[in-house]
Amino acid sequence: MVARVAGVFDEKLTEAIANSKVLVVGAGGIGCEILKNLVLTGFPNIEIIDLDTIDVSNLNRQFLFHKEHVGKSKAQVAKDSALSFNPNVNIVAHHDSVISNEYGVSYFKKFNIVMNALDNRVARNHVNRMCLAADVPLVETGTAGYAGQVELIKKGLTQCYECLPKAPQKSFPGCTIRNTPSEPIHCIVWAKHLFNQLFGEEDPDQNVSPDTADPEAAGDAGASALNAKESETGNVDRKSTRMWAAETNYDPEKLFSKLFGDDIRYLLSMENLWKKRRPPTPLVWDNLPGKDDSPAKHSGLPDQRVWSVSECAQIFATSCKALEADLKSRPDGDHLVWDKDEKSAMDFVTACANVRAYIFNIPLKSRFEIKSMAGNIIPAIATANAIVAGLAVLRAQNILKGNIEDCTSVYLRPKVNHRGQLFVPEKTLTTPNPKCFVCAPKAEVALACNLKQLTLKDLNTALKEGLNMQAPDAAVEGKGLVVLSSEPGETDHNNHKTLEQIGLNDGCALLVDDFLQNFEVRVRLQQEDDEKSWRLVTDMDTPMPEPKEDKPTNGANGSEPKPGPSRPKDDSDSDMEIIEEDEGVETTKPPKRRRIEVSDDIVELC
Ligand SMILES: Nc1ncnc2c1ncn2[C@@H]1O[C@H](COP(=O)(O)OP(=O)(O)OP(=O)(O)O)[C@@H](O)[C@H]1O
Ligand SMILES: [Zn+2]
Repeated sequence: MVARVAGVFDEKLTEAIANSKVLVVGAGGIGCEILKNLVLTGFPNIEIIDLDTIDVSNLNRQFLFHKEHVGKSKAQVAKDSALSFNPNVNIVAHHDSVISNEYGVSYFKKFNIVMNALDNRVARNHVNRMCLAADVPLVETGTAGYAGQVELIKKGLTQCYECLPKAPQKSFPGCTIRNTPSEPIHCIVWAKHLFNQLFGEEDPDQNVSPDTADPEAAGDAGASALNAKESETGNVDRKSTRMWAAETNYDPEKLFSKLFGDDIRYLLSMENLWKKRRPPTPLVWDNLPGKDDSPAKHSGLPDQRVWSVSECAQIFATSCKALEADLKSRPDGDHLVWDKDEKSAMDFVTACANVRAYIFNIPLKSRFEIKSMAGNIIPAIATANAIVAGLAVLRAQNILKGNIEDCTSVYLRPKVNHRGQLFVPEKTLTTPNPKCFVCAPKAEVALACNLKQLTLKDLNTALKEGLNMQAPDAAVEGKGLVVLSSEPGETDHNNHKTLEQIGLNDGCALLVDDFLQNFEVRVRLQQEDDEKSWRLVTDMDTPMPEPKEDKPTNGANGSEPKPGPSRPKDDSDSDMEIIEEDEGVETTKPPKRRRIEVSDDIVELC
């Protein structure tokens, strides 16, 4: 079974593989495939790190895992399954976050190659920095549906993972979704969560009830306004939405009155929320706007007409009943899976999102518009993962053979391009961005802020959130004066002081380093009186000289061409870029807010 047999690889490669040590980060869709390929190719020394345990939803594409493994460590089970293909391999499994202190630069230096099979930017950024610091080649992989990409990152030779600014990820605070929506997408995300609470897989992270822990509402959350009547109909906190709905036999009127009446009144009772916002308007089933109107004339497709609130309520009722029937027709414990192409599921989300939008004075949207926003899910495709993993291991072999210059980025196209190619390799390696604040020899960024308002604590947040640092220390350049220390207690007493109060002024340069990442950057303070918070300014937004290809690259999903230096790109007509779907990572120092994934939307819980 193992390919390490005479004649398969040339002698040089066979020997290089025999002497290699490889680290695989992530044992998910791509990681499992990489591990399987490595052991079948005869790589003798492999370490694998994954922080997660196996979920039922992984089984359809992560073939090293089976039903009996659900709940167990991904890294450990991946190791055990891979050993069954080739027991002669030495695999070390770590059930841990790669961001943990355990894996410092000296750990990374042990390896000839690191292979990333991650699903979030925070971890990717971290491994990128560790590999730059350890000067180990990193094979970075990713897929988005049928598309995929394999990219080599090597200090001084290629672009690093952070050489180009990334499009901001969609991210909404959980309290915005539950308490204070202000955009249609907030209502759509809420409606999809509601679908799951009522008919789908219940997820505590997708609670749709008013969030009493919202820091903005602090003090008076749910104080006085709830009366006995509301408690009878199902207090938001005491019962799960599903349980309560089942008890009412999914009575549309009762559901509607709770979700769009009682819960909204409960929110109104959190008075702090509405001091600077227009308060929501609770709705009453018997008296809905648009009830007596005849449908407005509409010339487009039926799905492009925006329903009135009254129509939404009708559609809510019919879709609720259809979904209830569907749920009841299934074996006990089974649930529905939201699907934009399933009529009742899509109707339900459109109706709920629009009713909620009306309540919060947000523009209503057509079913067509909501479908495109709500259905923007990028599925994980097993074949795409397998192909990318195969390409990654081929790249690893090339690196071991000493042919690193040949390891150009390779793109897996969702369909063959006009040249008949499914795999499109770059012609040359993409050179580092000299202005990159991570890998440039003199990495520098400016921090635009109001020094009279930004506190030391805010500076710490800016460094962590803006520069993806884990444990920043900052000292004034030239003076060596430490203004921010990652050691607990050392500078905490200054946390509430403004930067001005601690003696920092416009133009002052801070040398900021993160011992966990072996990463240092010069941060120049830039006074801006009008800046309410902070903003990082890098030269990376400045376009670099024209890249070799004649066409600009579009962002993911055909958005506008992105500014910035030559992003690795293929030469086909339609462009693709890997989209990260999740930022749900554990770090050694857990962030204050937990982020959860909602299909392609990221929700940040307060
Ligand atoms: N900081 C980290 N340290 C170690 N492993 C990580 C870290 N962050 C993410 N991972 C792992 O990377 C893997 C990525 O795999 P994949 O993209 O297939 O995600 P998944 O969680 O298995 O599947 P899905 O997200 O589609 O349900 C996951 O197993 C995840 O646990
Ligand atoms: Zn870089």
